[in-house]
Amino acid sequence: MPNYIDLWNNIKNSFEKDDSMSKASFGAWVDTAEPISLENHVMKIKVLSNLHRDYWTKHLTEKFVEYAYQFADQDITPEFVTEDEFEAQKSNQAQSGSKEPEFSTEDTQLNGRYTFDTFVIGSGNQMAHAAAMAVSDEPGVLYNPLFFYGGVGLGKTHLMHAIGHQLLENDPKTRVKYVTSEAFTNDFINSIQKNKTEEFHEKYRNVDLLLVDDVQFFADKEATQEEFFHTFEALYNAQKQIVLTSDRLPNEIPKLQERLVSRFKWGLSIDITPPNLETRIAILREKAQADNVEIPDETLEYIANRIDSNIRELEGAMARIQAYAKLQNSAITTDLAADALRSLNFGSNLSHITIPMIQDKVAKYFHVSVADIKGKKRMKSIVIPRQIAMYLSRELTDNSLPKIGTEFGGKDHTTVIHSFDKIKSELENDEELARQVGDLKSELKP
Ligand SMILES: Nc1ncnc2c1ncn2[C@@H]1O[C@H](COP(=O)(O)OP(=O)(O)OP(=O)(O)O)[C@@H](O)[C@H]1O
Repeated sequence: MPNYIDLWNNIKNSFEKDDSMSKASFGAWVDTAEPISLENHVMKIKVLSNLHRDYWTKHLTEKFVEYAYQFADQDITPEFVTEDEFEAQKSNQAQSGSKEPEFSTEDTQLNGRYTFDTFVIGSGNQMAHAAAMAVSDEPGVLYNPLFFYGGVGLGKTHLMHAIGHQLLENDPKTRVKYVTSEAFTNDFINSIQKNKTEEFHEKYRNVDLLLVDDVQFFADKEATQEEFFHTFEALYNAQKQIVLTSDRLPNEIPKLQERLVSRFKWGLSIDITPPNLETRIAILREKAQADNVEIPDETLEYIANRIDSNIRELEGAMARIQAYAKLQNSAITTDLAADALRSLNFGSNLSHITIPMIQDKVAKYFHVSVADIKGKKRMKSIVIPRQIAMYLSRELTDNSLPKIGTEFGGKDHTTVIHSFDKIKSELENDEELARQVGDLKSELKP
């Protein structure tokens, strides 16, 4: 999830630049609103009064969702709280001594929601879950490091946080640290700039459990890799548990030092694959219970059939349906769910795109044959379209890397990763390529 304050500022800017909104309107409705939190795809926003809430709901919500998607690349719905309600909630909390349960605790950075209790076990994740439980029982002994890999939104971060929570429950004195590889990198750079490398070492080496998310972002970052190597060694030698996640296996991360690759493989690497229908239904049921909303079984099944990609999308769909039901002030039924997903074109944007469709479009666009796209010819005029087609297949479909390889004439999945990485990095500098990929994307998802 993006930082909600940055996200809100971006959304606010978009409203300000929107020609259809007068300066006075902007000042009255948008500028007076304030973000409070972002959790579970819902941004809580404080507004001045009921009148403001009504105006937002009727006139600005649709745009909000659209702008939020542009910046966060995910579906986020607003929930409005008036100043009075907000103050009342605050004083209730103060009286009962309760805290918002969902916020990360400052030191560990763990998300309170990502526990074993809220994790639904099913196809695709049961091995990973079992390994996570085993590591929680005997940290630093059995599988060190534990390495989860797999596609986006499938529960890698959730599981690693669950290990953190479990260790803290077993012993509240356990020093747990969660960090994304990007945050680790930034922290390291800052520590050099501010001459505080000693402090940096302390922070990451004096822990019992280190959780590092998305280590594929260490790719190409030589100095950070060097630093992480020493962090890893210090923890490993002290038998402290390390858990890592990535979207691919260690040896598939480009330009990752060999000694890191080999260390990442010392313990256990487990992939998490997309959930089947039954698991998706179970996850939706669990979310409905957690949110305390009634949703009929047939509606849960409808949603699970509709959204068959990843769990983050499932959660997004659920959040939208709940927000839609609130706006309509009605119960959640299959019809309402269908409306909510249809009105926002949700879930239908990508799931209909298939690899053969992509191959066909790319072949036509570059005036080559589909057989060439799938074949082995090494001419530049064919290799580039082939790599673009693989890139789009990874980006626009939920097929696994091996499946994409198979659909491209039985290529190895490392070839797919290589093509994807190459096009992704060239897109940043090559305007012509960016235009071509943009054209193809808009043809594929009009
Ligand atoms: N098995 C599960 N049961 C319940 N919720 C789940 C499960 N798997 C994932 N989720 C939820 O789906 C959302 C996405 O999961 P998570 O962030 O852990 O994915 P990820 O694999 O780390 O993705 P990324 O690679 O994009 O970081 C989270 O809100 C998480 O709680």
